[in-house]
Amino acid sequence: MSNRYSKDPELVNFLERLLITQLWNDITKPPSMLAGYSYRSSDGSDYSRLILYSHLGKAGSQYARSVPIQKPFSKLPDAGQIFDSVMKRDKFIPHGSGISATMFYLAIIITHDLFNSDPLNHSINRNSSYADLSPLYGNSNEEQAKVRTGVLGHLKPDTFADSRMLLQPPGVGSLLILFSRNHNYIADYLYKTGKFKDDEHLFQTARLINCGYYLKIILRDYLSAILGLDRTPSNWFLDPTKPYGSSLLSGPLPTGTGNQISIEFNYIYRWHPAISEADAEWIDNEFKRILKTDNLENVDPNTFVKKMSKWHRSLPKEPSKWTFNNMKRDKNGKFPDRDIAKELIEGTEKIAGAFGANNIPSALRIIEIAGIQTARELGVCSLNDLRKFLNLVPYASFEDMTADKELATKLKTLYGDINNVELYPGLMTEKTKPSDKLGSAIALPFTTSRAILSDAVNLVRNDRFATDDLNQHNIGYWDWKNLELPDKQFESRSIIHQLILKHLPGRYPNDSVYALYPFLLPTKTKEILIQRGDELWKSIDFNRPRI
Ligand code: HEM
Ligand SMILES: [Ca+2]
Repeated sequence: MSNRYSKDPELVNFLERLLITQLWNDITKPPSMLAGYSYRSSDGSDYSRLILYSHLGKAGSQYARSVPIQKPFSKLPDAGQIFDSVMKRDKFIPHGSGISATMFYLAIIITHDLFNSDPLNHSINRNSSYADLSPLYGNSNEEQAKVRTGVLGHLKPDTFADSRMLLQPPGVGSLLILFSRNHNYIADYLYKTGKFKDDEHLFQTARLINCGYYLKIILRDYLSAILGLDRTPSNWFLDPTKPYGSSLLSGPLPTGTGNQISIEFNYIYRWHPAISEADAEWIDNEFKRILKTDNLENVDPNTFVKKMSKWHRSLPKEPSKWTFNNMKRDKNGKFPDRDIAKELIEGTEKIAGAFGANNIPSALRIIEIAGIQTARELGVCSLNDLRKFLNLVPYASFEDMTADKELATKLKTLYGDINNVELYPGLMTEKTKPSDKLGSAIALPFTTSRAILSDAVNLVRNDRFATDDLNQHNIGYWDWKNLELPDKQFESRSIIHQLILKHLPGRYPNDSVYALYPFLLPTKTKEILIQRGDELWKSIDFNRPRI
């Protein structure tokens, strides 16, 4: 250092500090990875790299609360009245962007991965607070053991752990079975490398990779459909797992610090208006069959919970024996590829419902009422409280909350004061983003569209197994191109076709729109691909696969 600088001790001190700060920041504190192998636990414990926080988001934890109630609610309306007046579907309102039911089948897998409220204590979430395929792998050692064969790292054929999936439209179980098959495909591949000797090592490595695919599909297909990115030829997608190291202006953006799902997120992600017309009818029939009644409106919440628990208890103890939609397993325990493909293809042809008021199927009335009442018991904030928390301007009036005058009047009759509007009924009735637009193709309600991204980024980035520990060593040097078909001719950001084409072989042509873009109606995909101005649409087969 020249004399001129050494004569200015303050400047020297400042420069030294910059240098030391940068060098200090080079090393992650506490460490982000440990030597040896690191795998996901069965219950989501130890997903945070911070030892002190190792219980964060573990199955059986209490929901976190993000927002305190700022202003006490005054007299609240009857939950049944709220549902009947502003939430109930009278006439199906189709989604304005051509989004398919199949996209919401993945959404249902995600929500059943993140949320599993204990019916006896609604403040408890029985699942891990991470996107780690809990519906497939279970939420405890006990559940996990039931779906494993104990040899070669395999899951039992076409088996998943969460019996709630059996009560969803059959496309949901069908999609989950592709992830079940994917696990075994990965385990077989790893075994053939000769580097893996025991069941546990194979199973855990295959799970880590399979959860990696699931996350990639969520970011590259699901989130892209939500944002409407297929409207541009760019392959960009939003990736919350990306490392952002330190710069002179800011420290590194941490990863793997752990996550605990909030109760607000549970309500933000109840997207029941999106249920398609056919699926609403399906669930209506299922509930009538299980509850043994023709009149769902007369069932009270306690009877509903009791009869549902009884139904779950009546299932075979072995998840590998479960079935749904009357599908029959073959002698090896597998469902026919044709049946699985049929549900996913039909899902791609069913238009989802639009978000916004008066579009929740009436079969869910009892669930919605219970949900509103539970929010009151748990002290969930108001719609405006959540808006303030997110630095959004609170709604000043009912007319500000919705442009629909009739709806504003109904809400005013129910709630009196705009600050009295509860979170869940508020999210279900506030104005929605315009459909068919780049950036918001899913046309969510305004507050939901902002809030969901914060929750999603946190739960993904704060999972060490979706970031630092999804490293080459832990995944056994797995090549992510292994699922790509050799003759693939499409350079695109999406990858869900890999799962569909690999695990339903021969059912779809490789260039089928049903495999490449299952989350939009095929007619819609054609329209937006033509509009975006490149030639891709010409190489896609838009016909329904002949399964
Ligand atoms: C036909 C389709 C659907 C059916 C039959 C259905 C059924 C149900 C039922 C029965 C519950 C109450 C569970 C309980 O209180 O224990 C529930 C809760 C919930 N649903 Fe749905 N749902 C459907 C679609 C969706 C969709 C598309 C989403 C979002 C993408 C969604 C998100 C949620 C969430 C987050 C909860 C709260 C879960 C919990 O607290 O454990 N559902 N749904
Ligand atoms: Ca989970």
